[in-house]
Amino acid sequence: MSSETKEFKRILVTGGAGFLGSHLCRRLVREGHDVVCMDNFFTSQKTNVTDLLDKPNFELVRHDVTMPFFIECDQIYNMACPASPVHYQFNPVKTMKTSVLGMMNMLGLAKRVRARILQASTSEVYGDPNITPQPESYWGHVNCTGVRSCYDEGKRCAETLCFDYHRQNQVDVRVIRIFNTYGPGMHPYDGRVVSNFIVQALNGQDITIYGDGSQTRSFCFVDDLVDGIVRFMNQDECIGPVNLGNPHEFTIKQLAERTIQLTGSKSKLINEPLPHDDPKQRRPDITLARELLKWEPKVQLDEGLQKTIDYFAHVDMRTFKKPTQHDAHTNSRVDEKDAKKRKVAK
Ligand SMILES: O=c1ccn([C@@H]2O[C@H](COP(=O)(O)OP(=O)(O)O[C@H]3OC[C@@H](O)[C@H](O)[C@H]3O)[C@@H](O)[C@H]2O)c(=O)[nH]1
Repeated sequence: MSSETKEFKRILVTGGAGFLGSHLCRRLVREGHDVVCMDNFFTSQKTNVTDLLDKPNFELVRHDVTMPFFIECDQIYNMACPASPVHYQFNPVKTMKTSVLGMMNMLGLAKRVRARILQASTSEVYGDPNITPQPESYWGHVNCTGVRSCYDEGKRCAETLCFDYHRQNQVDVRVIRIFNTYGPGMHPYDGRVVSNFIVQALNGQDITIYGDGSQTRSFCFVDDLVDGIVRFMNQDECIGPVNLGNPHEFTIKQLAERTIQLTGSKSKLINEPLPHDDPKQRRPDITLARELLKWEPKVQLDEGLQKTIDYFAHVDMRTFKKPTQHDAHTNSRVDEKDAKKRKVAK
């Protein structure tokens, strides 16, 4: 038993069938906790947790976090929200509701049953940052009227709710800011860069670099991230926010080249338009996580990419449905036409 698991708890994981949620459920079930996984299966599927369905300490509930939900529990991990730009921009009003109403419902539940609640916030609260790396003390550079705002501002509002419930009602909150994460278990139609590039490379399709590929991201392997999440939930010193991510920064072009090399693919690199408000650089300052949690990402990009490539090489694409048409991020062009037509101030 790991040191953070001194007693078995009943734990609710919202978005528990999603990419991060399912890895987290697996870890908590393995540690012996009684895990209730709640999901509406918009961008996830039941098959993500098939291996857990026959475990006596795992329960799967189809439910949308925007609707109230009541259960006795000791801890809540609020992981529910589409996280890929093509999916969260598909129905932006619903995305905002998921972050805001979902957070209110879960904080209300935490208050009522006196559970500790962890919010999965995001590096997107920093927007298109003008300092690098980004420490938790940075207030961000976020557009509140753009196509990404439904996610960025929804997550910012969810953080505000956490801190207000804490100040006003003494709810025991924890807030983490998750930077780009990847690994086995990603949906092949996720639409984010790592899964897109690997699936394209394995299928010999063109690798779609948005813009010139000079924008940067720092990619954290999922096992490292889940370890950081559980450590943070189970410490009493700090409620957050705390950044969790791998501080090694790469350009998107470098990621494409690494993927080609590791897959041995003959795919060509092609350039497509850069989506609106796409952050130019992103890299976490993880000083706080290092000191507080004695945590450090262990898996570096080549090793993590290889594991993810091995996973994608064996997935049966017939068992996955495409959650959306993956074209929502191109609506910046509609946005521009609208701006001309209706004189939306830029
Ligand atoms: O096929 C693709 C997909 C994406 N990209 C680019 O790759 C970069 C990363 O894009 P992704 O869609 O993977 O993710 P983003 O970094 O834009 O957003 C993510 O940020 C952190 C999280 O909270 C969320 O998971 C998500 O919003 C962007 O610059 C994007 O334009 C490509 O060049 N080609």
